[in-house]
This record gives sequence, structure tokens and C-alpha cells, in this order.
Amino acid sequence: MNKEMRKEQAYLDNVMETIAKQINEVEADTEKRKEDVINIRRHFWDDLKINMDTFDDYLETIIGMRQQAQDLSVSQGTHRHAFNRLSRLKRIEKVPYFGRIDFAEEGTDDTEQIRIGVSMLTDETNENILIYDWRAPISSVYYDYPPGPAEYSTPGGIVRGDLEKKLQYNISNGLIESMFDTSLTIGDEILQGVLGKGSNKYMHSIVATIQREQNKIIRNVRGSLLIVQGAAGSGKTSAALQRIAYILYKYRETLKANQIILFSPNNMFSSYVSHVLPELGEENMQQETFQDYLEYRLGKSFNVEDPYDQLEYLLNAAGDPFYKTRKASIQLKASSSFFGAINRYRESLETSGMIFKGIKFRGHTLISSKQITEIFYSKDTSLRFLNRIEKLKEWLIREIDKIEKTELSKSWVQGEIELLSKEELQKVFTQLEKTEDFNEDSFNFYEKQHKVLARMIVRRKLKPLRKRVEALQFINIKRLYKQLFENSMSTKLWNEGEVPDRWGEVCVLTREMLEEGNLFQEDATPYLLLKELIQGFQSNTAIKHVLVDEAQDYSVFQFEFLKRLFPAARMTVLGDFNQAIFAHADNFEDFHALTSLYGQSETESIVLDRSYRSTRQIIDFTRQLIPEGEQIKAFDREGEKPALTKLADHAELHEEIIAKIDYLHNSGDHTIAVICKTAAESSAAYQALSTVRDLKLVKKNTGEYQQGVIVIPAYLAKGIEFDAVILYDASNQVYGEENLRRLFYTACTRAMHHLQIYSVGEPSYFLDNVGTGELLETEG
Ligand SMILES: Nc1ncnc2c1ncn2[C@@H]1O[C@H](COP(=O)(O)OP(=O)(O)OP(=O)(O)O)[C@@H](O)[C@H]1O
Repeated sequence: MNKEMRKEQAYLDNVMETIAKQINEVEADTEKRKEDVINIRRHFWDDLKINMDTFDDYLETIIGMRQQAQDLSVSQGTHRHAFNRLSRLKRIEKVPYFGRIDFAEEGTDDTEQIRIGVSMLTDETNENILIYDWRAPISSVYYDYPPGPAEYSTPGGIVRGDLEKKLQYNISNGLIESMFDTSLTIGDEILQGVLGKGSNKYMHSIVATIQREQNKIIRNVRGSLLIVQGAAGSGKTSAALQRIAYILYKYRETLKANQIILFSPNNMFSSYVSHVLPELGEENMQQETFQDYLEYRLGKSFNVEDPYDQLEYLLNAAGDPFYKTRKASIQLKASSSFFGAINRYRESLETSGMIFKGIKFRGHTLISSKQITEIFYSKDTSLRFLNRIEKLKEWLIREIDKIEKTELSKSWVQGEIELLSKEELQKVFTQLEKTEDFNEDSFNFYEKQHKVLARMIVRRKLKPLRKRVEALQFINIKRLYKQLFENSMSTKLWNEGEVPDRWGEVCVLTREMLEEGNLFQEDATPYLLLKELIQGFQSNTAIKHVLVDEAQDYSVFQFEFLKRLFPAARMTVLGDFNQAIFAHADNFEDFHALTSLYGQSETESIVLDRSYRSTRQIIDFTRQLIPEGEQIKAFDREGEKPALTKLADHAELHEEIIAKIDYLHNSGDHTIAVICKTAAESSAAYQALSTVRDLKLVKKNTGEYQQGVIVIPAYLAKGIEFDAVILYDASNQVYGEENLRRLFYTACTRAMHHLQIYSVGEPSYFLDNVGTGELLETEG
């Protein structure tokens, strides 16, 4: 061990000792706090004198209770604080820090050595910082600069200085195993080591090796919208998660994890990323899929098609007579011009076109839809639309009050009274005794009792109706949405010459679907928007940050909607258009259209062009599959070349795959995915490969990321990665059309270390332009 290393180890020893000592202290403290809490809970009532005899006694009891509750809350808070501190210490017990910078601040003679780790540690005096949190302002220098002049921002302004040295450590079990002076070494050995490892069930934090471009994303706090466009495997999801950890640290006084929401592509992905924040000592943000949100809002009124069924239709139904119309429908309803059309439609409803449901009671129409429409359009038109709706609601409630009065004397009410059970009658009777000043001996007791019972019966019967009116369910949103697709609407929605292609056919198809009680995926958000525009927007102002991963799969329409839904939030959008597999994205090539959401000055864009997931050989191959792929850079990590094997038939294919899985297992791969094009192909492959031990089939409703060997449709593998990918059948028969290129690319880019492509018959023409030498070709 050289002198420098000895000094470093001595520093680490001191840190380890400090951590051990603090753990001991905090453990004892935590135990004591826990006992305090248990004690207060156990004796909560013993220590209280409950006396309600007089008002003063009552007051004293309440004050005593409050005091006890307060004590309990303080003790619980202190216990939580001690417990959190203990978890923080435990987290850094094995690897206290990963980097060091030697920074000489301008205007001082001192060079400070700053060690950086997952969380801060101070010495016993609490005055000296032994380890800085990776999110502290000064730590940004570690990620942002090579040795030389450097600066960082603090709330008090910019601090300038000289970065004299930058070190990376490899620490394990209290020992510095290796240490790299990154101003001297070329390449990034630590990153090499991290990326060379196998994948497992969960994604991990990357704080020790965050790259400069990624750090820009993580620490960006300007503007309302941050757009990140990055190659497959460039760390978009990683950057998003460390960004959340950073935001939670920076705004820790005012922001809670449940005020941040991450929109994920599916539940399996949510489970895959669920460990990163806890690993960094933060609570998880909310995670939601857009589909779950749609179903939550619309599920009761429709069968809402999910995005995977929509995609499966497009992948399988090219021969369907409605295929082109459906595709046009998807693209149109994803566009901002359709967003505009719906807004215009809503405006047009101010003067005509509203459709209401009549108010029916016991099978009779009491107020017809025509009457409601007349009332609505006779209201003061200078009022805002939503106020007019509100006024209409109030009018309807008053009408229901009138109905209540007239119904009281109807014969059905008497019939219902006679049907009341003894218990119900007794209940009413007891209530009457309490609330009214009479008893059985009172004058006209029975008449009064009858009145009360009649009122109760009529109210009970009218209650659901009142509730529906309160919830504005007298507005017929379904028919209003359908009306949007009536021929007569065209001129209201579109300016001359702007009627979209196939508009007429799209209208017929949409109307038919709605009549069957189904809602196409592409209609779900527009439908919800119309509902919100008419009934008032149910926005969520508690959410302060919205992050949208795999953002290329969202339409501009959906972004417009998200913006309205979360008006108080900043938005981070991360995606890769080369992986845009849904049909609505055919017309989008970048996120430029999103700039208009918040305006140029509120929007920042960052591009990530280096891919970290895959070996250089895999990147050299995959970048040839897409236009302008040469711009994607590989991180220099070596591996085997991807291989293409041509086979004569499926029997041979399955034999080869089974042998290949065996080989990959033996070479140390833990996660192996057989990626197929569709759910049907996946099911067939799963059956045929059933002899593979512990083989699992991933379906759209699979909620957990599955380790081991899995069969999965390409669209569900989005966002996740595997040690090895086996592309099930890349023949031209299966991938013979241009619109499948992005799906094909997405599948191949899931591979970290090994990529094996099979083809039954001629391979896809996507492989024609791959340079010789990038792909090992063999015949089976
Ligand atoms: N700075 C880094 N240090 C260590 N690992 C990194 C770094 N950046 C990315 N990675 C690793 O690279 C892999 C890909 O990262 P991630 O999934 O975040 O990329 P992505 O851009 O979201 O990919 P995709 O678009 O293909 O879903 C992950 O294993 C991640 O841990």
C-alpha cells in the first residue's frame, strides 16, 4: 500500500468508526424513543381523568386528552427522526462515499478535500462534514468538471475556484479496494465495472457515476418544461429518478414525495424502478400509468380499450377493411388540431347543441331533456358556460324539491309505508320522540307520523336522483361526444380546407364503436377532455412535479391534457422517438411540438447521445437500424458481437433457442428475454419452449418484473433491460414493413451483454444495411 493509499484508508477508517459509533448511539436512542411511544400509547387512558359531570369537568377532560395526544405525536416524531437517521447511517455503513474532489475556492489559500456519498455525515462535534451528500451544491463540481477552473451555484450565489483533483473510489467492506485519479486515467473504470455487471429484478441508483449531461437533467430547476431526448440506454429513466431524489433534497422543507408523480409505461416497469428512491433514502414518488388514470375516470361508463390492444390490432389486422380508417383515426385524435377542434366544439355548445338527459322518477319523465335544453339556452348568455351549467343544476334541484312536495300525497307512498318493517317503524318512532314534541298520546299523532314517514319515503327515493343532478350527470356526455362525429358538425370543427383525411370514415367508425359501449384507446383522452370542458376541470394542484417517461408514446393531445390536469406542476418529459411504437407517433419525429405547451422561454431541451446499457458491439449494430443512428455513441465496453442465425423452420428455431438459453446461463446471464413481436407470437413461443426450466410468459397485466428466462412481446419490454436478448423470429415475414422498424429497434436495444437474433427464412430487410462484420451471420 503506498503512502497516498494509506492516508486514504486512514480517513476511511475514521469515517467507519464514526458511523459505527453513531449507529450504536442512535440505535439505543431509537429503542428508547420506541418504548416512550409504546408507553404513552399503552397508558393513554390510564393517565387521563375522564369526567363529564359538569361543563368544566368536560373541558378539563378534553384538555387532558389533547395534551396526551400532543405528547404522543411529539414522541412519535422524535422516534421517526431517530429511525430515519439510523437508516441513513446504515445505508452508508458499507460504502460511505464514492468520490473526492479537492477544491480550492477563489480568494482562499485552502484546498478542501470533499468526499461525496449517498448521504451526509458529520463528526461528533457536528461541525465538520466528513461526507457530503451527492446533492449538495458543491458536489455538482464532481459531476460537472474535469480538473481545472470550476464553479457551483449556492443560494448565496456562484462559488468559483479550482478543481485540483478528482478521485473515484471502489470501497468494499471498509476497505478501499481501488482508487482512480480521474484526472490521470483515461476511461471510466468504475463505470466499466458497474455496467459490466448483470442486471437483476430492480434498477439501481447511479449516483456514483452520473455523467455530466445526465447531471444537467438531474439538477435542472429552471422553467416549467424540461424535455429530454435520449438514445436507448442513455440513462433517461435513471436521470429521471435521480432528479426526483435531487428535487426532494433541494426542496425538502416544502416538498413531499407524494407531490411528485411519475407516469410509467406499465406496472411491470413501475415495479422495476421502485427501488431506486428508497436506495437513496427517499420515499417513492407516486407512480401511475396513463391508462390506469383513464380507467379510473372512465372505467364505469365504457369498456376502454388499452394501448396494447390498440397496438395488437395494428400489428395483426393489416388485412382488416377498416385498418386504414382506424390508423387515420388514431393519428387524428392524437393531434393538437383535434385538441383545438374539441375546444371549438365546446364553445359552439354555448349557443346550441347541448344534450341533456330527462329527469325521470318512478318510470315517468318529470322534466324532459327538451325542457332542460330550453331552460339552459334561456339563461343569461353573458354568464360563463360553467356558471350556466351551475345555474341549471340549481334550477333542477329546486324542481326536485317541488316534486318532493307533490309526491307526498301520491298513493305509491302509502303503499311503501305499509311495506316498512317493524324495525324501521320503531326507528322512526324513536326519532320522532326525540326530535318532535309529541308522543302516542299527542293530538293527531298518527297523522303527524304518517307525514314524517311519507317525507322519509319520498326523500329516500329521490336521493339517487339528487345525487346524479349534483354530479352533473344530467348532461349527456356520451351523446355529446358522439355528436362531435355527426356529419353536420364538420363545419363547426374545421375551417374550410382543413377537414382531415378520411374524416367521414373516421366519424362512422367512431359512432359505431360508441354505440356498442366501447371506447377506442384514441378516444379516451378526447372524451375525458370534452367531459372536463363541460363539467369543469378536475385539476390537481397538489402535484408539483410531473415526470413522463417513455414520452414518445404519448400524443400531443395527452400532453395538453396533462398540463391542464396538473396546473401547478413542472413537467419533465423523457423519451426516444426511435422507440415510438404506437401508431399515433408516426407523424412525430421530435418533441418540438411540446414547446408550445409552456412557451419557448419556459422550455429547456437536453439531448443524451451516449448509450450505457449495451456493449459497444451491440450499439454498433443497433444504431444501423435507425435513421441518423450514427449520432449515437457507445460507452466503451467490450462484448461479443450480436449474432444472426437463419433457420429452416420453427422446430429448428425452438431447438436452437433452448440450446442458446443453456449457453447464456452458463456464461453467467441471469436475465434472458425471448422477445417476440406480438402477444400471440409470445404465447406460441412460450408453449414451444416449455422445456426451459422456470420459463415465464409476460403478459400485459404482469405486475412484477420477472427475473430468469422470460418470453415477452417487444412493446412490454419497453424501458427495461436484460443481460441477454433472444429475438425470436426476425424474418422478413414477421418484420417486413417499415412501420415495425421502431419496434424491432426497441427489442434489440434491451440487450446489455448478448444479443442473438433468429430468423426462420429470410431475415428482415432492416438488417440489409448492417455493415458486414457488425453481425455474425450463421446458418442453423
Ligand atoms: N451514469 C450512469 N452510471 C451507471 N449506469 C448508468 C448510467 N447511466 C445509465 N446507466 C445504466 O444504463 C442502463 C440504461 O439506463 P436507463 O434505463 O435509464 O436508460 P433509458 O435511456 O431510460 O433507456 P430506454 O430508453 O432504452 O428505456 C441502466 O442499466 C442504467 O443503470
